[in-house]
Amino acid sequence: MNATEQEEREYLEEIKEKLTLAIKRIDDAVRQFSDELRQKKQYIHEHQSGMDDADMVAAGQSIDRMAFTGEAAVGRKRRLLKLIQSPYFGRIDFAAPNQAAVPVYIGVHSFLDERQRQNLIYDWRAPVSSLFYDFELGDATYTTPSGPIQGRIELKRQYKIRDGRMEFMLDSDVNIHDDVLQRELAKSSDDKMKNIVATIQRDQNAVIRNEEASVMVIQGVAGSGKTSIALHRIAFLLYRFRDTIAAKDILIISPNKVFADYISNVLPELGEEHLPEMGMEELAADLLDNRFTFQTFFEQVSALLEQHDAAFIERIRFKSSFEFLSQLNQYLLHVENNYFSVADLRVGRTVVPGVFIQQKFKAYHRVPLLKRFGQVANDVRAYVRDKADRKLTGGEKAAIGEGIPRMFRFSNVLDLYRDFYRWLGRPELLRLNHGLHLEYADVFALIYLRIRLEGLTGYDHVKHLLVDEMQDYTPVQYAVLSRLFHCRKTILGDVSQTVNPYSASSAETIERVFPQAEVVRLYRSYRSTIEITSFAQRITPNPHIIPLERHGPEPSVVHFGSPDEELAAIRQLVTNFQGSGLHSLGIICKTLRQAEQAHQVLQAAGVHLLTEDSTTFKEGVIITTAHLAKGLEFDAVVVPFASARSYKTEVDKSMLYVACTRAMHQLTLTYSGELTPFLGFAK
Ligand SMILES: Nc1ncnc2c1ncn2[C@@H]1O[C@H](COP(=O)(O)OP(=O)(O)OP(=O)(O)O)[C@@H](O)[C@H]1O
Repeated sequence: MNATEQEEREYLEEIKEKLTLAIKRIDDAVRQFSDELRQKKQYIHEHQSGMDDADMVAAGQSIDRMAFTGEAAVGRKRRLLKLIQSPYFGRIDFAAPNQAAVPVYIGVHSFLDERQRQNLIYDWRAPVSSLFYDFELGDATYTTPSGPIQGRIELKRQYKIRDGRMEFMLDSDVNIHDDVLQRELAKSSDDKMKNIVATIQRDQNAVIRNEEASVMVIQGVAGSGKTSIALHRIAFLLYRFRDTIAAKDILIISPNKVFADYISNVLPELGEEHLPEMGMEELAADLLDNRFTFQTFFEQVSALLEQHDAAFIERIRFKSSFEFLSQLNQYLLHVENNYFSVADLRVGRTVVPGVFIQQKFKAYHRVPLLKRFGQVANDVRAYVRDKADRKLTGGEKAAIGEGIPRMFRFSNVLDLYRDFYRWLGRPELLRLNHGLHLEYADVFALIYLRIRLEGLTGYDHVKHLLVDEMQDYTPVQYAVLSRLFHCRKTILGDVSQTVNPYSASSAETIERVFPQAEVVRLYRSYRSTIEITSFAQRITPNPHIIPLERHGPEPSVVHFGSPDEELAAIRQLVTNFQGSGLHSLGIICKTLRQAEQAHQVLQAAGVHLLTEDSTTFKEGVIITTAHLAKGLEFDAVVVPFASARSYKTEVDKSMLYVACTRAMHQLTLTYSGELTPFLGFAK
């Protein structure tokens, strides 16, 4: 051990002692709080009869304040306990002009030595910490709320400290990040997504710390860290704007519950609370007041995978286009101009001219159309009152209230939606199964009409919206999100990873709905070995992708005489996996039916079937579909039934790409019969 390392080890011990002391102080303070709280409650109990309302309110407030302070102390303790395990991961010695360099240690949380009023560890989100991510040795600058600070980085060091022990430290001459990053990426997967604060890369940091963008769209190749970055961005914004945004003000729109569970640890690891989360279907049910039943996105994709129905595909394709959204908008204009057929209205002896009613109807153009009738009716009542110079009877008032909406051609949004297709001359594009069961492609179109015709609110409390898997949502869905959420947004995804190529959105599509969006493209891929990334390129090539220089075994494609033989071999793979030291094995099928079939054969302890109804991500062996595996990752992946029979359409191809890109270290494809053509192997 050299002298520098010795010094660092001693410093680590010193910091741990200070942390221990700080924890002890919090414990003492919390104990004191709870004693005082108990005494206060006791006092109130004993003196209740002599206290007036004001005393009671004051006493209640003081108890709340004490409880709040106590809770804050407990939170602080939790953070310090985490720090004691791993106090910091980086250090930079930064010298402002004409000043000596001072060391800045960077960790997951900050740690202030309260006695000396000195910051011993800086939170990774602090302005000065950006130096660590953005610069190597030499001239460097960072921005504070009061302006930029320039200087020089004279030393940059990285540490791996686990369970309070230093595993290694590395000095940076050039680009140290790669070395530590390599070690991080070579590790086995965790059962939950982990934080990446120690190895955030420069381009990622720029996204995380972007404070200006009102809509940030992140298009990144598979494994480029989109989801990780988006979550770190939220953590950053919660820190930067802590006076105005709290975790409860954020909403994540996530593709399914398993994914939500998988990512649920990142924010708590970073010292923030869980974020509220919701699926698109939940949002839809809420916006439709649970009045309709509808096909889910998963069911839509399953139907596409099970059979090729050209009319179904045509409906989806059309309803996923921009053309559709603009036709809906044109239809709304048509409704506005043509469907309110006024006539003179007789009330008693007074005749209200149709022109007056029409004029009022137009005057309220800012009010959603179906909400205007009440206001027009009020104006009509006032008109009659003035003309007749008398009060209106209850019956007359009611007659006006009923008469105005009757002048409008339809009374509900579903009828208008039906009429839209007639207006378009394409009534065959609407298929309402069993009365009111909507196809998924109609759900958000109906909601869009509802918002435009009735107005909808209810999500004004959300101050930041995070949308993952953006490629799976259509222009109409974005139009709904745009009208519903007026807050800042982070939208991320990868158009190559769509599970439904007929309804995929690219970053460019989203930009058309949000012209103010800042679009970032990420091409470096971190998840998989070079071998796996190159293999996946056979399915969906992307010339821009930059795989990280990390090697592993070549993916294997293995032929078997029959599906039974194939499954027997996979059973062997599962057995081998269980003794391999790897944490997770994903057996990723095209359809749920295939996954269930594989599960039948492979059932054993530690083998889990993941379906649309699953809510938690589990470590071990997971059998699932590509659709549900989206966003997840596994140490090793097996893709069974990779035959030409199974993978033949565009949708199948998307599934195959998603499945293969879930693998971090090992990938195996098995098949019987003929191999799928999507791998580009010559016959
Ligand atoms: N800077 C980094 N340091 C360490 N690990 C990283 C970094 N960036 C990404 N990773 C790792 O790469 C893997 C992929 O990250 P993530 O799931 O966020 O990517 P993604 O772009 O959302 O992937 P996909 O779209 O394929 O689901 C994760 O294991 C993540 O921890």
